[in-house]
Amino acid sequence: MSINAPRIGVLLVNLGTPDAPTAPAVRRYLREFLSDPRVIEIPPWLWQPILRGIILTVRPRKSARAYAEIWGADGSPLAAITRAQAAALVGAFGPEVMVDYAMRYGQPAIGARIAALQAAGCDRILIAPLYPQYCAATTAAATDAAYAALAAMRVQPALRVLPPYYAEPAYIAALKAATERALAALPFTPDALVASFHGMPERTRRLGDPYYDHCMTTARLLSEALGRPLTVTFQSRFGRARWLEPATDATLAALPQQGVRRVALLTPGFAADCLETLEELGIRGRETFIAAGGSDFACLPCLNAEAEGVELLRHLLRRELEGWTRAA
Ligand SMILES: C=CC1=C(C)c2cc3[nH]c(cc4nc(cc5[nH]c(cc1n2)c(C)c5CCC(=O)O)C(CCC(=O)O)=C4C)c(C)c3C=C
Ligand SMILES: [Fe+2]
Ligand SMILES: [Fe+2]
Repeated sequence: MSINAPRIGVLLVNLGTPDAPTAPAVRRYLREFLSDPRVIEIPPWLWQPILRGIILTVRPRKSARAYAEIWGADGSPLAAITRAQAAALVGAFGPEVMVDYAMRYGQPAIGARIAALQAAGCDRILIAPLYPQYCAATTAAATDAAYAALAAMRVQPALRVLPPYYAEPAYIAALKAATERALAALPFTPDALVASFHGMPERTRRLGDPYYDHCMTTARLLSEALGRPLTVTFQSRFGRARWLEPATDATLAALPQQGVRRVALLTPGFAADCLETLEELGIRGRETFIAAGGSDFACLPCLNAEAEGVELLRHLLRRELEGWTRAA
């Protein structure tokens, strides 16, 4: 590759996270996140007064306490793991391909990283939303931001988007390998495996969002690969509307009465551990299960930047780059 040859950029994108586990930082993050009409499908004239009047006065303090419980030396786990995933892929696709990461809400912003890749000579950019299951609130929100950044440019890079990979054999194989390895290391044998996906308002399913079906397909394929049943649940209900069911917390509270005293939780919908897996499940979920009479609880790690997670991303991205890379 000559020094001035056009390059290709790969931009890993995840949801985003606050800059610090403090109420002001969480408020900034939640204001941006919960003002996105892809996330809250209520007309802004009705939603914004509720958001600014109630939610942003109450929730940041509570959420900041939750973030403080999982914050690491290198910051928010979601940011640290996404950064590590990008770092592990540097050089994986040849010298002409640059790898970077961005967050849909908070920093580093998608528009800023696209501009940086372009400034570094990338005339083609592969956007990779790290959501295995398509959801308008996550996948489309990420690509909206990329398209909005391009809409402000005179000279645009060519764009590709990594499709959802909920049924990809390589994804199922990575989940199977990571799950079996984690189960073998547990000090107990679980009576049941629960696969907890992030929840969504039930209404979005009726409106045609494929998210629920993608989650069920992933769970079915993973269950077949593992050769054992999986109980599918949905976590993180927000607000008063009906969300996808069954709810993870209600299921954890009910399982001990059904004779399940040892449980392992899987979180195949999250590419990286984050508040939802480490705090909501790993801390609160455990409390719920033990208080209901359970004896042993484990929340298995996400694919993260471990060997299976990085190899999966390498495989998925390499395939998308084919035809673009001159020397792949
Ligand atoms: C109506 C609100 C929300 C929808 C819809 C929603 C969908 C959704 N979210 C994820 C993944 C993540 N969500 C995370 C945190 C989080 N989610 C919501 C609300 C909705 N999510 C809130 C308010 C928060 C912030 C924390 C809190 O105050 O509870 C995270 C973790 C971020 C982190 O910093 O670690 C992830 C990841 C998916 C996949 C999804 C739809 C499928
Ligand atoms: Fe969420
Ligand atoms: Fe949550």
